[in-house]
Amino acid sequence: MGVLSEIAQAVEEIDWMLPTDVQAEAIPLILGGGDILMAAETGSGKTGAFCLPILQIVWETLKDMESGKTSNFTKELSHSIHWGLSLFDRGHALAVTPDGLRCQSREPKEWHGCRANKGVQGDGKFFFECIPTDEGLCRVGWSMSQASLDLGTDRFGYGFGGTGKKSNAKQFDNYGEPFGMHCVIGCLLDLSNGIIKFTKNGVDLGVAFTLNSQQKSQIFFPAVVLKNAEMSFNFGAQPFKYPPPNDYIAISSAPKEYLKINPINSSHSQSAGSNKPINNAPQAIIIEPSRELAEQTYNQIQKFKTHLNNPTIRELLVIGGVSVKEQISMLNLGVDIVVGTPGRLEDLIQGGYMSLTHCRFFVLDEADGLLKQGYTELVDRLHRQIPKITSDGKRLQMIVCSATLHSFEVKKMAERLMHFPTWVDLKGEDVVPETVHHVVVIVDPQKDKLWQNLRRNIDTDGVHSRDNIKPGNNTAEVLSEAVKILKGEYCIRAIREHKMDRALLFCRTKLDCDNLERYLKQVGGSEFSCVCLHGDRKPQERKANLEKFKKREVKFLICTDVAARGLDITGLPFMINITLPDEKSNYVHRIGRVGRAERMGLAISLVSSVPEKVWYHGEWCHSRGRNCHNTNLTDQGGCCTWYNESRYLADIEDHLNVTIEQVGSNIKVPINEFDGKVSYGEKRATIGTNYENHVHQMAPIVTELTALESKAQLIYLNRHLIVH
Ligand SMILES: Nc1ncnc2c1ncn2[C@@H]1O[C@H](COP(=O)(O)OP(=O)(O)OP(=O)(O)O)[C@@H](O)[C@H]1O
Repeated sequence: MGVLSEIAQAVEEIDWMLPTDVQAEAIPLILGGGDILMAAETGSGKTGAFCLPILQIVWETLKDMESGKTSNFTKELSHSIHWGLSLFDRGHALAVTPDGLRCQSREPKEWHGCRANKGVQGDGKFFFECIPTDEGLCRVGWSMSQASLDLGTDRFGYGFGGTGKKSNAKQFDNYGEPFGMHCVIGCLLDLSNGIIKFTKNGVDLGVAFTLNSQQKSQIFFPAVVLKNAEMSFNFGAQPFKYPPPNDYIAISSAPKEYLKINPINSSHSQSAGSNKPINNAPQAIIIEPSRELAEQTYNQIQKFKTHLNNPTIRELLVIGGVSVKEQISMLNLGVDIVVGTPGRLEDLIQGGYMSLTHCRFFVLDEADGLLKQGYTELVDRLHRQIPKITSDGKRLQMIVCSATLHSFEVKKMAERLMHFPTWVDLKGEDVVPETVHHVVVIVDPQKDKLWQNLRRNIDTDGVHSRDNIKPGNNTAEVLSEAVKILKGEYCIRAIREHKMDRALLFCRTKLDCDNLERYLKQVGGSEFSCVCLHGDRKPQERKANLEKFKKREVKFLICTDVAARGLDITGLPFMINITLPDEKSNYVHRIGRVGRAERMGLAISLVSSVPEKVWYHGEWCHSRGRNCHNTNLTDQGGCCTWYNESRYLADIEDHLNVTIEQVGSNIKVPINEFDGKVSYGEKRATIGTNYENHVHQMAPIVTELTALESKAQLIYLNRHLIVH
């Protein structure tokens, strides 16, 4: 795993002998300080891939703090010894070298700018030099603290661009001449006379801007803005290539009385410079889309840190539905890693109970799910509040992962918030793991008339309570109701056919879950022992039900999409989609609850051949579904819609680029390389045989290699002997 031996020991104790592919790729990248987009199939060990390196770095940082070690960066900041570009007052896609003398932005479409860590105010004539060290677009000059970082686009900034234009307040006028890579640009500020001008390779380009007395009295900072370019600076620490006219001095020699520290620099450096832990300021924030998942990640962290002592890492679970008071008092006692759901996390941050000053890891697990749940703005808001450079001079690292990361929203977010992120993406598209055998059963009420003469059937959701749905009327409503009844029967048939004694059953709505729970209990008692997990159940019940299922006290867990993502139930062999999700990525997540950690799993989806009318309570529904009986369609202001599962199936197949195998209504899964050769819930037993084949295949190649090797050695020896 490439991690500290204390962490490796804990990993070994839970029987992880080798890193999974995604862990092997991601752990070194995270340890190396990169922003990571981690796309890997369900059950491939993504949680460990980010928790292990984060634990290591958090622990090492705590250790450094404890031993009083401060980095050069911190010392530099607190003493503010030299002039440089500010590491804080800069655009998020602009990188600055630790010495502050070179910057780079590789963003091809946007401008990203930066100001120096110090400025001047008052009187005097000041000079600095800069050189574009790359192709690309750039503008340099002077800006006041109110100016936007996009130099020259408001009235507080004065720039000179490579295209030979000067700019202020968005007005771009011809000035001097164009410049490019290797040209030496001098930036001159004459506060005595209110003049800004520039030189190119020592040639004075004339007055660019004149300042009125009010402008003259402001603080001016050296500033730059780049688009896919790089630039180096000399504020006077080195001899200038083209020394300025006599009366100008290097800005780094500005007399103390005229010198001003960039406020953005210093406000951060006060907290950063001290580099002391603050109790309620964690180093890592991990956001999860559901309480269950947050708890699961939290539990993993606890296991991984078993042997990490002196200092101990303090982790905290911050989820809704439990006492906030306790969370606040834990925060006050001190936390290093926080795992939580978005709502409660934001409450604590905006309420001032959790500080972001020391956060150096911002992790979005199941990122596409978070964004689809509408948390884009929340994520942006939190990201804005986290300092981009930490107390010990390390950049904020953002880690984003999911089995379905290939979505437009995620890519947009990555462009907006992440800093040259590396994709750890083993397949390049959303895929279903080879360990998941997924099949579809078409539920066709026109062919299968079983629904017409059942003695007992599942309670349906009541969307047709006001329709005439007597069998015999071959209307869409009758068929829709028939589908609901048939699905109850097919679910039981699937369970019996595959002798399922452990399975997740996914329904579309909370009501469908409750109805199925009641029906299974009616039909089977202990044969179909089951519990529910959905948003209407109390937090304690949700937790207890999941525990019961994990401990095998009940056979079936009936759930909505709250349980679609991330839940890791060791060796779960089966899952059934009573209804397909309308969101194609959720299909991948739901079926990914089986076939995890190399064990095999069977996923059966019941898909209606006809449209089914279902509840759809949007924001227009005052009670959001509670006691709502408005069976009108949504376009008539109601809360029902026609659900077209065949279309969703086509969408899923299209997205995954596969045709999902269909099985008959008897739900017998034909024997193929999956069935018959594997036991669902167990690891594939055929690995040994493959290995034998592998040896057999490799043998001639190895023989050839051996011959070549000995030939090469002989050639070497011959030459050696000839030379001597
Ligand atoms: N290196 C390893 N060796 C053995 N087992 C592992 C290893 N890494 C992870 N696992 C196990 O694999 C299972 C799946 O891991 P995890 O929950 O992190 O998957 P995931 O990639 O996050 O899946 P999902 O996309 O569904 O959230 C867990 O039970 C975990 O304990």
